[in-house]
Amino acid sequence: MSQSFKFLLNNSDNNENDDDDDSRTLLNGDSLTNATTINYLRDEGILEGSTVYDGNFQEDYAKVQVNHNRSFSNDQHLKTQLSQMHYNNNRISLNRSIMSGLQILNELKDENSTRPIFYPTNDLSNHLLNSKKAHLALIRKNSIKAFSKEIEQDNDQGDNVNDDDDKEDDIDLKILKLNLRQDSNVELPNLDKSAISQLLNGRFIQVSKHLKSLKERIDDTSSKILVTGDLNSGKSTFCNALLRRKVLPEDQQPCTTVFSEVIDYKENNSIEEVHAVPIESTYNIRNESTYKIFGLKDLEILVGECDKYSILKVYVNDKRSMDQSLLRNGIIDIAIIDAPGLNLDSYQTTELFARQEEIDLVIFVLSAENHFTLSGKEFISAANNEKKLMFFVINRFDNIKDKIKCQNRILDQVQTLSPDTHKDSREFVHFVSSSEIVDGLPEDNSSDTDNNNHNDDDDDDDDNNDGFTTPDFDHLEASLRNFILQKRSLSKLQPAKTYLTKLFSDIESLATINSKLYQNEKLDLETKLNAIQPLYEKKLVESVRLNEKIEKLIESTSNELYQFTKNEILSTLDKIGEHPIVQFDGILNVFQFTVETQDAMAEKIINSVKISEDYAKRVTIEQLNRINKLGEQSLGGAFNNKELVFRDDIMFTRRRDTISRNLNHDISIFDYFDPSIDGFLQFCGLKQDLKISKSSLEVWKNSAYSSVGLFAFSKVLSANRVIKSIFHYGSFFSYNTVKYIAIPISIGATLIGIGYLISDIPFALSRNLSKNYKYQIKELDYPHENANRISKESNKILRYPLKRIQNTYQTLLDEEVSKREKLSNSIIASETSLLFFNKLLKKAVDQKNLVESFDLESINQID
Ligand SMILES: Nc1nc2c(ncn2[C@@H]2O[C@H](COP(=O)(O)OP(=O)(O)OP(=O)(O)O)[C@@H](O)[C@H]2O)c(=O)[nH]1
Repeated sequence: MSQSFKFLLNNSDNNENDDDDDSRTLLNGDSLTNATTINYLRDEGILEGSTVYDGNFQEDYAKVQVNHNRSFSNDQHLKTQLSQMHYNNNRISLNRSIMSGLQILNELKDENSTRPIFYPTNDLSNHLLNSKKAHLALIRKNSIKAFSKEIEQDNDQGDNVNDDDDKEDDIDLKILKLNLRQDSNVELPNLDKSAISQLLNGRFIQVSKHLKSLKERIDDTSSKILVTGDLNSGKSTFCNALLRRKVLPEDQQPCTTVFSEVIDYKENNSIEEVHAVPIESTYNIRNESTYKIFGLKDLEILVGECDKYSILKVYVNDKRSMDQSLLRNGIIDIAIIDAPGLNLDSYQTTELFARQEEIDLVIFVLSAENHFTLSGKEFISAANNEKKLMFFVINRFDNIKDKIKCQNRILDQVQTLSPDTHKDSREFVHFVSSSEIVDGLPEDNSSDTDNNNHNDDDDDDDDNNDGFTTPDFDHLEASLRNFILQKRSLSKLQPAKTYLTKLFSDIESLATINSKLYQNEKLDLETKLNAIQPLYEKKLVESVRLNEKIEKLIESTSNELYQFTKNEILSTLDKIGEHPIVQFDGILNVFQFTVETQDAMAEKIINSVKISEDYAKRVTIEQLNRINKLGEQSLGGAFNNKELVFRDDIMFTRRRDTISRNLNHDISIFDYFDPSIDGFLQFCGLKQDLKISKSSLEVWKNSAYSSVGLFAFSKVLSANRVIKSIFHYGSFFSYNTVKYIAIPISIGATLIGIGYLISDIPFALSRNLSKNYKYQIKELDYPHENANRISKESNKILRYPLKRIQNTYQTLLDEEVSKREKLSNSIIASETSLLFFNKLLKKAVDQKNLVESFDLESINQID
């Protein structure tokens, strides 16, 4: 016992004399600075002023001023005070945890909407227990469990690599368990991620609602007891036995189909009556339009009118003394709800499931002759989520011959269904005979209007009717009173604590499994990203190298074609003037010869371009194939060049003969003459021109003979002889001789010159024309233009496959980049989720530990 507590007790002892003072008890002491007043309100069952109690017990103990109007002893009083403080302390702490639970659920809902939370679906316990298929589901679940055990055994003999994974998924959620609708033909494992995520969000909303109702329940000063069980198990009889009045109708046939909530008549201005609340109406005692008023004797009919009423509020006067009556216990308001039989029909059963959320204590009534039915088990299983402790009343025990055997059988079943209850079965499992209590009571007629008002508390003790009782029933009542009134902290707050513990435990499980999942996912994604990075870089380097290689190839091809074309044109230009390229048919046809020579020369030049183009075509095709091969080698199947059909026939289709139009073809007389010593000497036969071909000689002869004729030729020959004679007979030279031969020599020389000039016309014209064209063509930059054109066209063609290769590489690189981006984004998302679940895990564990640390029982053990 703490020092403060002793101090309080001492003080209370010292103030024994004040005990008779009903108004208030003041605890004096030096330490009572800043003392505040706390009033105990019997009707509220709380300490006024202590609802905001938020922490330090020891300080607050010293500040307590107690006001009560009951005749408790100081010790009892203090015990009640401490119990109440302890209760409020726990209540406030639970309230805070409920708020944290709501906040966590909201966060989970948001996370689930953004990134669906992983929910383990291989647990067959997800089947709705309260469903038509529940029996089948249970059988399947059990058979699967048995099957899993067999597999586990097999695995134990082999390797156990996946053991951890199996354990991870093998989580048994209690509160966050997903239930499919009863009429649904789909099984949870068959649903896709988004459907499960939606279901989960729905569950978060339901649980949030439940948490709010839990909060309301623990803030509510009254306690609600639900009496439930199978049809005809004697629930109504048991309620009547508790009240020691035949208030609720009993029948051998199932008769209760409407919930009957039995409340102390003081709540209704001390008038005994029934307020029947129509379906869809929300009950408000102050608003008579929300219910219909009946007398207690009408209950016989009303309990069967489930199509009209959702609940019957039954206000009764329990005339027994406060230490015997449950309803009038002098501490808190209690309502006893008699529920329809569990296996009545699905609507009532569902209602019952929903209703159990708003009650504090469940009393499950089982007929001793029967076993727990499936509906009963389903209900207990659902209630277990928050009611760690519930009362089991095994009724009609008088009908049992072998009582020990029956007790053992039922206790065994309780152990499986509610282990915590079984641990303290003496307190929570009772074998009674309600009819034995009720049978001794007179028929109830206290609902007569004459007897309705019992306002005076002082009358209570006079009118009390404690009725017949049995030790078993006595013990049951004592346990009930102890649990509800003395261990109120336990009965009222335990459901919230159990629910919160299970909820935080579920959140912990979900957070753990998701955290592991995202951790693995993150590692997996990072491995993938790391593997992608070098591949990307390799591809990038590959693409750059291939690009460079092909670029070089294209450039060198272009250069080669440029040089080839330029050389071809220039060498053609060089050659075309070397000798006549058309036949010279004499001086008379000189004009025709001129035109033909011009055309032939232009043709030769154009032909040189054509030769270059043909060459360029061949080279381009070769290089094209080479580039395609390089692309295939590097890119494999990804490189698709099938669509690119190369048509060499349309290559260089641009007109090339524009050159003849651009050249100046004007001819002057001088173009026909181009005398030279060599030419003359050759003409004279003094020098052999090795370059002159036979055909040239032919041309030369034709032109000479046709122009000058034989005369000139003979003269030339005689002149030849004269010259030779001069050299031979030098002694005969004299003035007269010279005079005599000068004239004919001059004439001969002239004639020879003329002959030479005429004979040289085709050569001179060719030379002059070629010089002229060469000059013009160079001026027009024709070789460069064509070389440029051809090389550029080839360059352009070769760039198509290069472009294709570049595009293919780009696509591959883009794919890698987008993969990388996707992976990076997924990693960020995984990290975010991982962070979220790690934080959530910490919060859930902290909250779970906190809630588990709430000690709801210790104050009851003080004495
Ligand atoms: N022998 C014996 N009969 C009992 C006992 N308790 C109830 N009965 C009888 O069992 C029958 C059903 O009792 P009820 O109290 O109407 O049962 P119930 O569970 O409220 O029935 P419904 O709610 O209508 O399903 C009545 O005939 C009672 O007399 C008991 O302890 N012993």
